[in-house]
Order: sequence, then structure tokens, then C-alpha cells
Amino acid sequence: MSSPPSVDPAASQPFSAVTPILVSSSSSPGPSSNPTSTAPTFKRRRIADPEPNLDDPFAAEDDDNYTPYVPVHQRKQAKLAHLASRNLLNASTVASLGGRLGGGGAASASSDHDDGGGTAVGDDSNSKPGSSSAAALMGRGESLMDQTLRMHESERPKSAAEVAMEKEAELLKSLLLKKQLASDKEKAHGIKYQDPIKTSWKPSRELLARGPEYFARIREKYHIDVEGDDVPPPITRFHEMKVHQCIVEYLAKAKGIQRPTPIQIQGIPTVLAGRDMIGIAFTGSGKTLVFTLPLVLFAVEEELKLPFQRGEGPVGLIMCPSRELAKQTHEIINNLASVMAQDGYPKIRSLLCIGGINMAEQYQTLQQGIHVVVATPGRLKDMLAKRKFHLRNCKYLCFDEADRMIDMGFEDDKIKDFAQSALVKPVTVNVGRAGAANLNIVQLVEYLLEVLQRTPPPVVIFAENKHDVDDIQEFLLSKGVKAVGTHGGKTQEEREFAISSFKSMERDVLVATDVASKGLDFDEIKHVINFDMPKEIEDYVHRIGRTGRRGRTGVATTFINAEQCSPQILLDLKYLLKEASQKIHPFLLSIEDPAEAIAAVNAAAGGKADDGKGCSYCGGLGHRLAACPKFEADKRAEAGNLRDMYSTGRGIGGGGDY
Ligand SMILES: Nc1ncnc2c1ncn2[C@@H]1O[C@H](COP(=O)(O)OP(=O)(O)OP(=O)(O)O)[C@@H](O)[C@H]1O
Repeated sequence: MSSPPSVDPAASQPFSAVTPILVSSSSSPGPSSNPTSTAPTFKRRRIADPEPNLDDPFAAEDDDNYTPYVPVHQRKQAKLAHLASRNLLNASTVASLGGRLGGGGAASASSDHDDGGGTAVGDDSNSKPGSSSAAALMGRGESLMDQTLRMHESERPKSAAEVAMEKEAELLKSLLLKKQLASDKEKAHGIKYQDPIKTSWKPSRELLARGPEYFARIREKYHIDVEGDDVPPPITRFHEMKVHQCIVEYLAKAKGIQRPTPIQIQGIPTVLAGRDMIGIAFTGSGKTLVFTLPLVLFAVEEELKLPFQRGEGPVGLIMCPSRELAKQTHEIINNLASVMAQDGYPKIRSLLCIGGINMAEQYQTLQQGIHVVVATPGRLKDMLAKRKFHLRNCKYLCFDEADRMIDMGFEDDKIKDFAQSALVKPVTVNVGRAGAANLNIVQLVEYLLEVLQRTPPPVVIFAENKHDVDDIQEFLLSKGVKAVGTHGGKTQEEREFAISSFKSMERDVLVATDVASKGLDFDEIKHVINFDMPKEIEDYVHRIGRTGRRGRTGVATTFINAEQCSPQILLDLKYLLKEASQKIHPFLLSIEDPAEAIAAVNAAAGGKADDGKGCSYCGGLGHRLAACPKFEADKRAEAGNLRDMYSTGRGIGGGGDY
């Protein structure tokens, strides 16, 4: 963890203009941190609430329990005045501090003391004796009697209260003298971090004693590639990571998570150790826990140090590319937080900050101070602009699925620049590059790579499911194939970028769900690969129709998982291939065809018009209307539309996730 300084999009750049990191954690300095020191410290401080925003739909709810916030400098000023009145600060200090604080009570009180001249001296000699006022008299020719009295006075043992007050006065003095009154933005300017931040987490001595060769063997065993300096050790058990017992039990009992996955083995210790990290692993490999678990533990630690109050936090921010993902992550954090709370730790509060939800529902959470924000970029910018919270105390930053930013149009170079400038000595953890073949899905996509070689680009790969599209694209990218992806879960902008970069041949492979098959008019496509068989034959026809356009030749390859396909669609395919005089796979030929039985019955009855084949609704040759999947789907859609029409419904809005 380290870099970038205070992440405050409202104050600096648009937030979305960053990051290549799949999973990373970052930190910002507290106002008193020294960026050039080797071990910067991060201190949370109380920060004045922003002015209430009257335009805010739920600002009015603030009023009920509103306690006016007294800015820190005003409180210090009052304190100084108080101390000065008790002669616990010497006159020159009060004058100088008063000046820094822009005049006011303490400064004017002190100038009375400090002004030379008989009256002042006489006044002081009558005042309650104290070391500072006595010191102020030293250079003014005090009498022997005065000196003797002062010496006796200094020998008098001080009461505990006086000692405490003096100590406080000293602390206040040093704090104010050292601290420049500059904004966070000014302070962050030009800050360049040299070292990762320090955390309280350390691997146990026994674990470290196993040594680098042992760690290398673990990485080899789990196909974990690492890059970076002083990479923290891989740890294969949660309890050895020093994760709290209550969490270990929760993971095992409630989630069935007994042992860390490879990305967790290397990723969790890396994040716990405070290192910036770029984590790359396949979908479903457990990346989420890599950044949520350390964040919850870290937030608990911060809460224990200094409980969060209204207007404070978050210490951690997780950026997600979609609302669904943000919701899921927020829930995971809440679950972990509840487990900790049930075990007697303070409760960590997470704020879900996404479009399409009513933030007023989370008002209660905001009121109490928040530890974590899980956000999509658009709503985050909006909330920051409304000053609902700020990111001045944010030390931990994670971009989940950062690679999707590339799909959104951020150029690779810019992302690399950002990673280089923002991350401090990052550790890259890449799981599956070497040993991907032990995952089932990867075996299939490995085969996909072979199929891809059959023709030159451009190639389109279709998959039914958005997640599969993401997985395939991720896999191809990791293999160095220039792939881009599009599906209904992406924004209009993302989709347009995907299609345009494919059409301009900047990307060789387009991975898409059927949304892209309908309108994609691009003559150059050499090969269509169906990663799966669509549910309706019409979609299959649309898909393969992307190639072989305008008299050109094209190739279509289809992966068939017999267990996932309906017999109808397979029969449809069989007849389609037959009709087009294509070679038919023996597996398709072996499928029993009920239509042949119907035809036989018809023939026996002397019927001629119906040969028993073909659907009168969708034209598929492998089934009858009664078994038509398209007919069924259309009926369902129609029923759904009617329901929508008659429901009073919630408003639609919010736009995309970005
Ligand atoms: N160590 C583990 N052992 C078993 N299951 C795990 C482990 N860690 C996480 N899981 C489970 O695996 C599933 C996938 O995890 P997760 O969503 O974190 O994967 P991911 O890598 O983030 O995937 P995606 O890239 O799709 O977001 C979840 O149901 C999670 O509870």
C-alpha cells in the first residue's frame, strides 16, 4: 500500500482517468505524513464537515441531530486563550501562535503581556506566578528579591494538574509551530512516495524461517508468478496469515472456504504487508477476498485506534466497473464486518455508492462515519461533488476488474504510465499463466487458441454468457492475443469502443454475446467461433452470418457441450448443416429425431403436405412448433411486457454504471 496521495477526484482529476490495476491497494498520506521519509506515518485527524448542501435531497435530515462542528483551528485558538489566561504559555509563543492563527483572542491577550514597559512588568509581577511569566521577566532587570522568589517558586513541587497542563501546552505549541497551514491539495503537490507504507502485519518467525526456496516451491506448486522486490511470502493457510479465528471459522463453516486459493495464497499476505499489488487471476479464482479481507482487518484496526465519527472516513475505497459487482463486494464486506462485530470487534461500516439506488437509505451509515466505500465511478464523483464524504483519509484503494477500463477506451500506454507513477514498488501476482491447464475452463480455452490459429484475423468469438465473454477475453489477453469484448453488461461507450477497435483492426479478436451479432457488419471477418451453441437456431444463423459476407469465404467453428444443449437446437443444427451440404459430425447424426416418427405417421395416413419436419414459427428444421424455444421465449417476453405496462413501477433512470 502506498501512493497515490489523497484521492480526491473532485479536487484533482476525474477519477475514472486512472488505473491498470486488477486488484491493488493504495494509500494516501495523512496531513502530517512526511512523503520523503522511509516510513511515512498516516494519521487520521478530525476534519471539519463541509458546509451543508441545501440542494441535497437528504440534507434536511441532517438538521435534527446536528451539532455544529467547531473547526480545529478555532478550537486550538480557544485552547490557547485558555492556556494563556492561566500563564501556561509564555508570551512570545502565544503571540507567535496567535499570529499564525490569524489573530483573535489568544494573540491579543498575549500582546498585552509582551509589550515592554513598566505597567506590563508591574502587572506581571502581580499575576499568578508561573515559569513562563517568570522567564519573560529575566531580561528586564528583576530584583534580587524577585529572583529569589522565582527560584523558590521553581522548586515548589507542581501539582499533577499543572504538570498535565504544561505538557498539553508544550504539545500544542510544537504541533502548531511545526504544521504549515496549507491545504491537503497543496501538500500533496509533487509528492513522490519512495517506499510502501508500513502496516502492523508481519508473517510469523516460524513461517519466515521456512526460507526462500520453500516459498519458491509453493509458488511453483500453485502456478503463482510474482514480479517485484521483496515479495511477501506465499501462505497456504488462513490462520498462518494471522487472520482472526472468527473469520477463519466463518469462511470454513458459512462459505465452505477451507484453504486459500492460489491468488489468495500470495495476494492476501502481499496486501496485508502494505504492498501495492497488481493481481491477475481467472474469474472465480477468489480475487475478491484478496482485497476485501485485508481491508476489513485494516478498518477494524483504524477504528480501534480512533473511533470514526460523523464526517470521517472512508479509509478504504473499492472501485467496481458495474453496479452488480459493487453490490456483491459491499455485501461481502458487510458479512466479514458482522463476523468481526459478533466476536467483539468494532463494527465496520461500508457505504454502497452506485447509480440507481436511493442514497438516503444509507443516510444512517453516513451519519456515523464510514470505513469503506464501494463505488462505481459515476456515483462516486457525484457524492464527492456533493461533499457527502471525502477521501482525505483514504489509505487503501482497489480497482476491481481494472482491465475493463481498457475496454472502456483507456489506452494501454496511459494505464501503464499510471501504474508506474502511482504504484510504489508494486508486486505483480499472476496466477494461472504457467499452470492454467489445471482449470477446466482453461482447458477449453486452450483448445480455443488452437482453433483460433485456423484462420488469420479478424475473428469473432461468440458466447452466450457475459461472464464467459469476460473470461475468454481475459484469457486471450493473458496469452498475448489482441482481444476486445462486448456484451449487454457494458455501457454504450464500451460497446462502441469494442466494435470500432475491432473494425479498424487494432484488435484481432472480438469476443461477444449475441448483442453484437445482430448489427455487426464487417466484411473482413474470416472466422466465427461459437464458444457455445446458442439457445435458438436463429441466433446461430445470425452469428455465423458475420463471416462469409458478400461472396467471401468464411469459417465457422462451434463448440458443443451436449449436456447444456437442448436436443431441439442440436437437431436444428443438424438439418441446417444438411441443407447447406456441410459435413455433419457423427455425434449430431446419432441424435434421435422425433420428426421422422411424425413424418412416418403422416405418410402412413396418406398425408403429403407435412413431411413432419420444420417449425412453422422460427423455421428451424429440427423441431416442431410445440417444441420451439423461440416461440416459448417470445411468449414469456410478451407476458413480461404486459406486467411492466400495468405495474405502477419504480422510475427508470440512473443511466449506466459509468
Ligand atoms: N479459498 C476459497 N475456497 C473456496 N471457494 C472460494 C475461496 N475463495 C473464494 N471462494 C468462492 O469462489 C467464488 C468466486 O470468488 P470471487 O468472486 O472472489 O472470484 P473472482 O476471482 O473475483 O471472480 P470474478 O473475476 O468473476 O469476479 C465465490 O463464491 C467465493 O465465495
